[in-house]
Amino acid sequence: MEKLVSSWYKNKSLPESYKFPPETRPGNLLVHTSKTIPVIDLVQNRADIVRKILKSSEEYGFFQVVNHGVPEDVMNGSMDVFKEFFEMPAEDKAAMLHSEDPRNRCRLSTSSANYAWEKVHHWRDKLRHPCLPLQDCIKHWPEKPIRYREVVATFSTEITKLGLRILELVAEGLGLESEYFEGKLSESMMLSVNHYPPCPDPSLTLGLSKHCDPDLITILHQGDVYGLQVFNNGEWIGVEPLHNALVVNIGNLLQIISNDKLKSVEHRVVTNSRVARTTAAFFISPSDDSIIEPAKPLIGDVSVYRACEFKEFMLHYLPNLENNEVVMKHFKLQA
Ligand SMILES: O=C(O)CCC(=O)C(=O)O
Ligand SMILES: [Fe+2]
Repeated sequence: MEKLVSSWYKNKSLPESYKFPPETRPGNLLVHTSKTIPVIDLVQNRADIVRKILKSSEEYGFFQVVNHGVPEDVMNGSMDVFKEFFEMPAEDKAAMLHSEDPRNRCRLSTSSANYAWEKVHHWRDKLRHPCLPLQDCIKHWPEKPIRYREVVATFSTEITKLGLRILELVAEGLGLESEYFEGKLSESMMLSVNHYPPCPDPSLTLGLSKHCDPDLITILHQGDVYGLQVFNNGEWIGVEPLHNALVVNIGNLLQIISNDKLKSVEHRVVTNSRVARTTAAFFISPSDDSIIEPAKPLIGDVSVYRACEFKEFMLHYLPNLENNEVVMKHFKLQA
């Protein structure tokens, strides 16, 4: 089993296996700071919120929300336990590294899901576990730090509520019934806690290479350290960390259901040499057997995509995750 970056990175130079080829490495880390994704205040006139969410989802595939209702102490408390988790001694974390039990659905890993066959490794460690239904999942969550289960359960319950609220606003904006995404379509929520230690050469490597998320929406708490970049109009733009804001992005499945009206946009993570960056991404997804297809009222003259089960989507997504065009083309009706 591969070793976590956080257990060996200190006083090391960047290993060859982490150096991306020139065309995909970030190189110059300066990106447009004048351009960034929209920030939407969720306490304002509902029609304005809906309009802004739709516009941002069409143009950027991304937006940030403020006044979102998730209490500040819950957000901060969770970030503290996530950081504490990655600061624990390697032995404490190792217990979770080698689980042979497929039902042990809490996984600690490094780089991407493709570590064994990827050409270049990513400067990232990741703790991943499902969050719904909470009562079934929580017993598989880390037992250390001792506050982990209690604090993360509260955070996850708040994010579930916010996610459903955002999906309801999206449904309204698309002209679908408000409950369109309720039930099986949003039954599952996976949490990825990403940890990007300080990196000896951020210009040569990535914390996470470009990808789209294979879900409906992702809600990300990116903390106070910069690193997330979004591809927009042929260039990378940085997502400014705003205290207490949450970043929301449209996943591949919402692009399909909206018949290409909303965009699932490629994003990546750059590292820095000064401080560790810890982020929490909640992926809201359907049950495995849910049918994913353009919503009937949005088809008009042309359905861009064929119907597929979510598990079929995932089977095709995983081996192609760095090439979103290939992923989406497989489900398109016209080549
Ligand atoms: O850590 C971040 O800023 C983004 C993480 C992300 O894109 C992902 O986990 O899919
Ligand atoms: Fe992502």
